[in-house]
Amino acid sequence: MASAAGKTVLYSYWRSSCSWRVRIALNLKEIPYEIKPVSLIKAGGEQHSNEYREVNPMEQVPALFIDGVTLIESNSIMHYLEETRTHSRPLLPGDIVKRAKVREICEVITSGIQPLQNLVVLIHVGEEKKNEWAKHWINRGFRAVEKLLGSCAGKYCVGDEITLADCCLIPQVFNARRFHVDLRPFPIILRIDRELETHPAFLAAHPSNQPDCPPEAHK
Ligand SMILES: O=C(O)/C=C\C(=O)CC(=O)CC(=O)O
Repeated sequence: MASAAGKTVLYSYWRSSCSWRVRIALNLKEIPYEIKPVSLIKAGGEQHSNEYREVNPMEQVPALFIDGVTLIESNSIMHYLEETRTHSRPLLPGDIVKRAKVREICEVITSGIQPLQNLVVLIHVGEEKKNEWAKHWINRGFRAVEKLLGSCAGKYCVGDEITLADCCLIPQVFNARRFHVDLRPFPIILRIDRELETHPAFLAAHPSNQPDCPPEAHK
């Protein structure tokens, strides 16, 4: 759908897993968008500026300007894309139980894992403890995700079609590696990650392919 209300703009940070989820969904839905980088680290974080607080009062990325409105929170943004772009590839299954399973995995990751290892939390936990802290919560959450996937995964998280659950899982696997989580106890998670690492929509959304990725962080 061409937006009469101007270009679609994603406020994003290259290695923010929440921005990354939305980039994948936009790519899968083939929605053209511009990236407006928000540095979470420059000068204490551009997300805390007065200007950006007007965009997102939570002072976080992502935010998406689309169809003349600004939306925040990756889950609600992804659902908006799904509900408005009905002619492009569906990211929720038709089957009601499978839909519930997709939402379950999304929520475990977006409420039960990522917020515990988010930048504001790690700053609060402190430099000395932050890596151990992030590792602990990702490990705990991944044990649940692996168990859930045991009964609903096919080629991807839920069955054989890519869904919003995959948009959430892949960025979280990147964070797990960043905090040196041993992924060997999670063979289903690892298999899905391998399956999707070369998918064009996932590849284009990868942190190392973002305009604000620092040169030293390129793969
Ligand atoms: O160290 C930095 O570069 C700053 C921030 C991030 O990576 C993003 C996060 O806060 C965690 C996340 O997206 O899960």
